[in-house]
Amino acid sequence: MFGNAIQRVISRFKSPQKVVNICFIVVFLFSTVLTWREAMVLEGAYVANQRNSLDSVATLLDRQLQHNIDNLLFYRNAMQYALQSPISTDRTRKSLADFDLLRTQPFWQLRLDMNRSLPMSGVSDEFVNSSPLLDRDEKTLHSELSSALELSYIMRLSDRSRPLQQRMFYASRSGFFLTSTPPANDPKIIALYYRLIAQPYFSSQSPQNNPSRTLKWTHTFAPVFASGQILTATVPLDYNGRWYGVLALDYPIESLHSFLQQAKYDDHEGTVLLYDNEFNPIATSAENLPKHPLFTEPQLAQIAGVVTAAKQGDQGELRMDSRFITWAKLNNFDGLLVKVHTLQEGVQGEFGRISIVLSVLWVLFTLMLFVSWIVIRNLVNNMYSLQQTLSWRANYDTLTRLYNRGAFFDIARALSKQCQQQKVPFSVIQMDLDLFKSINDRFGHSSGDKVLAHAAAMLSDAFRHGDVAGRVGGEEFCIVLPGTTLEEAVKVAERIRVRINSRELLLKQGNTVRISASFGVSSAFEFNDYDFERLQTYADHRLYKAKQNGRNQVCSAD
Ligand SMILES: Nc1nc2c(ncn2[C@@H]2O[C@H](COP(=O)(O)OP(=O)(O)OP(=O)(O)O)[C@@H](O)[C@H]2O)c(=O)[nH]1
Repeated sequence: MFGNAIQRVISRFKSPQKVVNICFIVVFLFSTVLTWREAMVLEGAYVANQRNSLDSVATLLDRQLQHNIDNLLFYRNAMQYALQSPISTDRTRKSLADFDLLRTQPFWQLRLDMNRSLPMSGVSDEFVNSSPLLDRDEKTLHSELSSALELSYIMRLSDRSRPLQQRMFYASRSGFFLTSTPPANDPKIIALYYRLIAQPYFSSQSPQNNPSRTLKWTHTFAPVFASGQILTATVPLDYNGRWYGVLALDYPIESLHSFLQQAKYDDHEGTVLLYDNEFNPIATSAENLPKHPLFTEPQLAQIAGVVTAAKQGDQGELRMDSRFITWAKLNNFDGLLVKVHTLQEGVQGEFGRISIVLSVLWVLFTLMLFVSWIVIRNLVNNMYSLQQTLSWRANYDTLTRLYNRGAFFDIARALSKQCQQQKVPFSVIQMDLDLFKSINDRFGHSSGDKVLAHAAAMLSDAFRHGDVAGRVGGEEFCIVLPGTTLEEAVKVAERIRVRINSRELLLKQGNTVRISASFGVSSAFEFNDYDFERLQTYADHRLYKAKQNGRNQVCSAD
């Protein structure tokens, strides 16, 4: 039943080639859609992988920064607490007395405890008075100094072995500083203090420049480091409406480089870059920062367009020429982590290899499909033409290209029945070539065949559309003429006779022959009989008569 349904569908398509083409197109579309779907799944996995890989670096970096910032805020709280209720011990009182003696010196250093505290380094009153940003407020000076001395104990505990963080310091507007990397007690103190207060991070923490009193990041030039650059996180120290100074953490670019390189070691693909808030590259997981900018101005504008609207901690991705860019906004840094994955890296990576295998499989499958399509199409073409030939041969005579006896009789019977039902005339012409045997004898069988084909062609040209002719014997032909009376059929027979006899036919070796044929005509009306076989017999009798009467004539009466 199912087979029949398929057969019916197939039979709607006249040519089997079309069925083959449609089948192959469907298979090709299916394979392409499946491959495309696989590619989509793969792409989704790739994007998630890239995001995860950058996310893990961002999380690690954020966690590290968070720890350091927490420390910074802890130190600020400690200072504020100490300012609120300063400790007064013999040691602090002695240190403050020392300060009062030293404060006019160009540089000085105070130390509460040689073993347990960091030295406090400072400059002269004169230096402080020379800068409008600095101020030695006598009312708060001693409490600030004793708070800073207290901080010098705690700051000593700051763990410099932790990743990223290099130096922690407190730079006071009162002309002194405390740093986790203390200098010697020499004139360099003046230059060091000057550098601290001259940096943008110091002035940027003034109440005018930072009214919200939040943590700020600055990316500045620092000749003491190999890269010449330093990233600084700063918080202002305020108490009772007075701005005392700045607590800061330094991150040399080298430490950020090595942090990202460590991340690169964990994830071999792509390059991770840290950008500041103005899209200047700060550090990279590659050996060095790229000599030429990785992005053109329009590309940077495109990234900025996407990233500026994003919130802290957000991440996303975009495609840029042949590169896949993943970005993440850090929670604890006013900048951007960017991962650049080039096409070449992608191809060499795991996903690239799977994609290549998938593409190769698709190409191979398509090639095989194409080859099998050609083979099967040729096969079907051959079978189809063989089938056509066989079915033609089953019905036609190959020499004359007229219906053969079997097919002709079937058609003639059907036509006679049809005419009987419609009560229309029906005539039969029986035709036989004259003295055909002698042509065979004189010129050979092939010449005889040529004469037969020629006579059939003359015959076909002479009757109307609707009449049917067939070869019913060796050199015998029969024509049925539906809707034709005896008189009209005689005229048709006469026309054929004249045509056949009108021309000489060239046979082999330059011999020509003029052939003729005899005709017998019968009609259903005259016998009141539509039986084809009987009508053909009547026509055959008349043909015989025509032969007896001297051939090359039409006989339509007994
Ligand atoms: N070349 C060729 N000859 C054929 C074919 N079929 C029949 N013949 C020959 O046609 C000849 C028919 O000869 P006859 O029946 O004696 O009739 P005729 O020579 O045409 O003489 P009349 O019919 O009396 O005019 C025979 O010699 C057959 O061998 C054919 O397909 N090709």
